Amino acid sequence: LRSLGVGEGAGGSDADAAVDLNATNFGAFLKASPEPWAVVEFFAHWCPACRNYKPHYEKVAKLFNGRDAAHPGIIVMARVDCASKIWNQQLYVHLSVNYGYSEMLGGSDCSFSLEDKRYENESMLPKNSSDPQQIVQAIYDVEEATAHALEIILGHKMIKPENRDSLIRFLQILVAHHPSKRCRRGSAELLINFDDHWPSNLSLSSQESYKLSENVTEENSWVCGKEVPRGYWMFCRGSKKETRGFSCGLWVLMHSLSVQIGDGESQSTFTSICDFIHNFFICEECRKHFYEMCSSVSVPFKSARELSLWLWSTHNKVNERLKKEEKDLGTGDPSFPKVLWPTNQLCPSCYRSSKISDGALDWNEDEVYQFLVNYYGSTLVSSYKETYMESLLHEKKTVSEDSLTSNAATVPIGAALGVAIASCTFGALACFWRAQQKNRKQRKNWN
Ligand SMILES: Cc1cc2nc3c(=O)[nH]c(=O)nc-3n(C[C@H](O)[C@H](O)[C@H](O)COP(=O)(O)OP(=O)(O)OC[C@H]3O[C@@H](n4cnc5c(N)ncnc54)[C@H](O)[C@@H]3O)c2cc1C
Repeated sequence: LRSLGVGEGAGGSDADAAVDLNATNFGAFLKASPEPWAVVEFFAHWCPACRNYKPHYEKVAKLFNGRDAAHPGIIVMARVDCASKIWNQQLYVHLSVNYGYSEMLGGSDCSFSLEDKRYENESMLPKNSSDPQQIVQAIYDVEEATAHALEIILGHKMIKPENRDSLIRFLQILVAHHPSKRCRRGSAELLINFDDHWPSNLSLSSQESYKLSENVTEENSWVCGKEVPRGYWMFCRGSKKETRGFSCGLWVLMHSLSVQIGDGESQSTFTSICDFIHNFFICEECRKHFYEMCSSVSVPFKSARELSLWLWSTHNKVNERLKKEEKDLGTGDPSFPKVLWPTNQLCPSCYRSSKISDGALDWNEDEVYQFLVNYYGSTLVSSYKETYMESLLHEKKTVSEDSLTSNAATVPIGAALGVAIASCTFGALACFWRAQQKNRKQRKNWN
């Protein structure tokens, strides 16, 4: 955290004029600040749009903060990383006091501390992004992204009468189609108890409903089980701390859902995904752009193919836009430049011709769909049987997985719960893997 030298004028260094605040110093700092006005930016460090916005905010901050400020003493420019551990400290403390946080996290041999370092060794980055097998590792990222999304929703108390149905519909899709069995089970449990915690009864005062949701935050934030690795993105690991991670995991989750659904669910899945992002993705710019693209769809989807291809081309539109932005602002991950996807190396048959006509690539959409189904369907899902962790361990333990190809729209929530049996083996493997990571000096990053 940068010095909060109030008397010296906020913002000592040129490079970092905005003051970083968190839950512990927020009130005290603003109260003590001599400036009559304050502008506070609330951002998430993993949010690429926020990263792109940072240099602009810094420029304005330098006008008001710091020794060389053109207009000192009027406005203090500050910011809060809503996704930081410190900001979430109250929740963390609550968990530790009431539930024994380290026990919840790890089970027997694992220990975790706030000083854990994320493993930022280049050699741990996905080695060859043109290798289709890389996606095998993404199962953990999808689990982590799911858990993280729920953690944000609960931590930020985002469930409101007007958006609870949207979350219910998204959870129903997760129960039926999430590639990870333990996330399906956790989503089902959450759904079963949903009404108790967030009643639809609108006559409840906001204080009453706040109290109800207080009681459930801890138990429900483990939507994929408490052993899910946190902060160790594998497929989505960036070469810099702030890049990739959660937003990458969320994309992979959505693509994997789009190839699992049945044709009859395509329109409702589309609506659920759009509503979920609109209501619960805390990257405002991303949300806004995605909503515009959702709103521009005029004809209802009739098949899984249509939905998968829409999501694929929408993601490519985002890639195209960000490619330019990241180049202009230098905010991208140098090891993972944005590309139109899949690249020729990943899927040569997806291209009718590598030439661009009228500014657009000539895709063979049948081949693209087939590729998406294999990549986000079979390959990603099969990783539960042939896991990366298992290959690390050289063990042939197989986590028995019920058929994922079944049309889960026909699986009622109760039945989904019934078939979902806790997989301790997987938890132990996750634990082992974490321990290995720790030995390699990594930093645990919750976000
Ligand atoms: C819904 C949504 C909207 C977003 N909107 C914005 C925005 O407006 N502005 C902004 O700055 N950031 C936005 N982001 C974040 C941004 O898209 C990236 O997630 C982030 O920059 C990290 O990029 P990445 O390199 O990890 O790859 P990502 O773009 O996150 O992709 C993850 C992985 O998906 C695969 N992939 C790539 N393209 C496709 C495709 N077309 N189809 C299928 N799979 C693909 C690749 O294997 C890639 O590694 C958004 C994210 C989401 C989930």
